[in-house]
Amino acid sequence: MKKKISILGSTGSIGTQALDVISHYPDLYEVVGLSAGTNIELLAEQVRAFRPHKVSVADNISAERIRGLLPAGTQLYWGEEGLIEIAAGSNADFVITAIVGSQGLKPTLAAVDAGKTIGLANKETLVSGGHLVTSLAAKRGVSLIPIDSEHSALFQCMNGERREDVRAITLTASGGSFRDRSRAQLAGVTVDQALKHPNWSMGAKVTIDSATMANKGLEVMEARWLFNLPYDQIKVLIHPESIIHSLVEFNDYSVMAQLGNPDMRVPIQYALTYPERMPTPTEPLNLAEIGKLHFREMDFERFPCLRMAYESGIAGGTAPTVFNAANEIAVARFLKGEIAFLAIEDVIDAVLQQHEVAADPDLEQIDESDGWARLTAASLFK
Ligand SMILES: NC(=O)C1=CN([C@@H]2O[C@H](COP(=O)(O)OP(=O)(O)OC[C@H]3O[C@@H](n4cnc5c(N)ncnc54)[C@H](OP(=O)(O)O)[C@@H]3O)[C@@H](O)[C@H]2O)C=CC1
Ligand SMILES: CC(=O)[C@@H](O)[C@H](O)COP(=O)(O)O
Ligand SMILES: [Mn+2]
Repeated sequence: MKKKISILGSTGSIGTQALDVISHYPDLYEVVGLSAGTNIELLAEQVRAFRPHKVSVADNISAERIRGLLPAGTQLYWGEEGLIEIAAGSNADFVITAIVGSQGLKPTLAAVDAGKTIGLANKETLVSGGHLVTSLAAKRGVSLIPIDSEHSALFQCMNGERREDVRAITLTASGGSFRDRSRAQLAGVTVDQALKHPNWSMGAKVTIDSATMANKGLEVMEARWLFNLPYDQIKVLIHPESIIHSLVEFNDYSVMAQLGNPDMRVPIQYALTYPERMPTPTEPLNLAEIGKLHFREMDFERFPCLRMAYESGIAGGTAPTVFNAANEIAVARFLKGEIAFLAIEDVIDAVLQQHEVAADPDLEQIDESDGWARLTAASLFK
C-alpha cells in the first residue's frame, strides 16, 4: 500500500524538495493533499503532476485564480480552514508541515488529533505551542518525525538509545550570512546580502533567522519539545561548513554525530522512510574533498537573538510564543526594507520586555499572546 501524503506549504523550499523526493518513489507514495499560499502557477503545476484530491490556498482571491486550473473533482479550500482540511480532513497517513510561521500550529494540532504521522519542518509550531502539540501527540500515539536538519540528526543519533543516557545535545550553527562580520559591520547590511546563506538554499524567513541566529534559538526550543530535555542540556556550536548536522553526547562521553552534505532532501526522505533508509536523489558526502571541518564557540553578545531565545525558553509559558511572533513581524519588516537588520533584535527585545508571561497557556492564550506580540511589534514602527 502506498503511503498517502499531504503537504502544508508545497510551493516553498521544503515543500518542493519533498515533492522531488516523492517523485523518485512513485510506487511508495501518493500525494493526497497540497496546500500553498499565493504561488498559484507552481501549485497548479504540482496538482497536474501529483493529482491530489484536495488543494488549499491562502485566501479566496488565490482560490478564484486557481479554480479553473484544477482537474475536475479536485476539492478546493482556502485560509485557515483550508490548511486544517489538508492537514486533517484528507485520507493522508503522513502530513509534512512545511508552511512558514506559527500559522502552522492549528493545522498541526488538527493533524495530530486526527492521528496523522507528522513530518515536522515548521519549527515555529513547536516554539509557539510545543506543550500542546507534544501532549496531544502522546495522547493520540502520534509520531512527530523531525525534518529540520539538526533535529533529524539528533533523532538519528538517539535511535535506540535511552534518553537518560544522554548527557547533552549540541546543535550546530553555520553562523549565517554575516558570520564573519563584527556587530559594528552589521549596520547598513542589505536584504540581498542577508539572503545569501553560505551553505543552504532556503526560504527567505529562515535565511534571515539564520543570519540573526534566531533560527538556532527557535531550534533550541524545538529540540526541548522533540527530545524532552532541559535547556542546560541543549548547546549550540558554530560549525561554518554545515556538514555535521548535530551531535549527541552520552554519559560515557561518547559523542555521536550525523554528517551529510547540506541538502534537505536527506532529512525529508528519512522522515518519510523512517525507520528504513533508501538512496536519496543527492550526492554522497566526500570528506577527503572537504578536507577540514571547523568549530567556534557561540558568542551570545554577537548573537543576542540566541540569548533571548534561551531566556524565553527557560521562562516558558507564553514567552516563546511572544519571542517567535515578534521575530516574525520584525523579519517581515526587514524583508520589505522597512527596518534595519539590527532592528530585528531590538524589536524582539522590546516586545519581550513588555510581556507578562502566563504559565501553562492553552491554545486560546497562545493565540492571544501571539496576536498581542504582533500588534506590539507593529506599534514600535509607528
Ligand atoms: N528551507 C529549509 O531548508 C528549511 C526550512 N525549515 C522550516 O520549514 C518551514 C518552511 O520553510 P521554507 O520552505 O524555507 O519556507 P518558504 O518560504 O520557502 O515556503 C513557505 C511555504 O508556506 C506557504 N505559505 C506561506 N504563507 C501561507 C499562508 N498564509 N497560507 C498557506 N500557505 C502559506 C508558501 O506558499 P506560497 O509560496 O505559495 O505563498 C510556501 O509554500 C519554516 O518553518 C522553516 O523554518 C526548517 C529547516 C530547513
Ligand atoms: C537546513 C536547516 O535545517 C536550517 O534550519 C539550517 O539550520 C540553517 O542553518 P543555520 O541556522 O545553521 O545557519
Ligand atoms: Mn535547521
